Amino acid sequence: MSDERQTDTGTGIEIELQHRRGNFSLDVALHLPADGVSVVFGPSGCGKSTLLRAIAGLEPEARGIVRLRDEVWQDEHHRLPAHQRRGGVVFQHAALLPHLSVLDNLRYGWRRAGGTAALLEEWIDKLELAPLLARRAATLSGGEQQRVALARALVSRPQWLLLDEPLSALDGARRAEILPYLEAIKRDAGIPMLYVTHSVEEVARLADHLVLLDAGRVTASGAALDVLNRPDLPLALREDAGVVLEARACHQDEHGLIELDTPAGRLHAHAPAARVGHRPGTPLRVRIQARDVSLALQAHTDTSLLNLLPATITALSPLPGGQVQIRLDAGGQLLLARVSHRSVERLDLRPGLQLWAQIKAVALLV
Ligand SMILES: Nc1ncnc2c1ncn2[C@@H]1O[C@H](COP(=O)(O)OP(=O)(O)OP(=O)(O)O)[C@@H](O)[C@H]1O
Repeated sequence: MSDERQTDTGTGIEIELQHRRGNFSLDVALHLPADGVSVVFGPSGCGKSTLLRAIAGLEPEARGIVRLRDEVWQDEHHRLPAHQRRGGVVFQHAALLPHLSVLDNLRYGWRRAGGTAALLEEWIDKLELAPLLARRAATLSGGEQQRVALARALVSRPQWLLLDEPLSALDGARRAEILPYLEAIKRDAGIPMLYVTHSVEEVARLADHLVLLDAGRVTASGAALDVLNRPDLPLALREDAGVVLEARACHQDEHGLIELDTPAGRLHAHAPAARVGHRPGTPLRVRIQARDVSLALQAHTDTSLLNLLPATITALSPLPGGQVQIRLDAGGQLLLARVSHRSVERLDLRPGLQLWAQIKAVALLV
């Protein structure tokens, strides 16, 4: 089920696109909010990039409607070519002009779009590009190139930022470094973003609205936390199934351990070194994977586990391979735990049982 009917089509983004290529066909109808980050998530080959490219006007054969508020990029009567659609596109590889300096790369799109000096300075500052400005683009690392590509898209004054797996060419550490910049863009750019990924981590951190795509069709579309936490969707059966909680930073110690206020109670999590310095009150998201949650009938204080939440079992579902997924209510917040069938028998786990959910702080990254 989707929430598409609940979205205000007068002010939102409307997409109806059909595209056939060999055995693959894309057929989607979506209403997206005209602000925040809409993430398109799905397995390899499901058509995420094709959808983004069709929106950007890069798939000339794609038919249908692309309308951003009252701006029509494409409908049954006319079709703007890609260069007239004001979408700032960032792909997996930055595609900078390699022989030009970073500053000249930024100026390239900025000049054509009639951007102000303040806009250029704003994104140089927010994406921390000042030390790189004189470097030739070809000499930058992959992560630096993507930061420049993001800034270049932003200073071209797009109406919509279209990001096609911008982190997927980077290793885990580089991805963790760039995610906070994407969060800053989400917070400060004031333009809607369409973000294509197959990373649950990126969905959890960035998505306001989430679209699940499978074999060229939309299987779910709605508020991100609702879709992420729905038990009937394939996300709940993945090895890395979990829930995402909205949290607020309270206090952070000098080792990076951070206390979070969440609907499930006070939690401790780790912030990687690059992010040490979350100010109290900063809104954050924390993802708790089912396999990182263990269950105890009593509140043990003699373990290294820092997170102990009172919870009630609401449902048990057997999984392939002798595991059981357990749904918990912790202060009104859904949590998932994954335990072995033997533990279910030994502890007589059943709906209605009150117990303790234990979560290692080092398993939670914010
Ligand atoms: N240039 C092309 N010519 C023919 N078929 C293509 C071409 N590009 C993509 N396809 C096919 O179209 C389908 C959708 O591809 P697309 O790249 O949109 O998927 P995706 O969800 O973005 O995948 P990934 O996560 O691996 O990037 C796939 O079956 C793919 O093999």
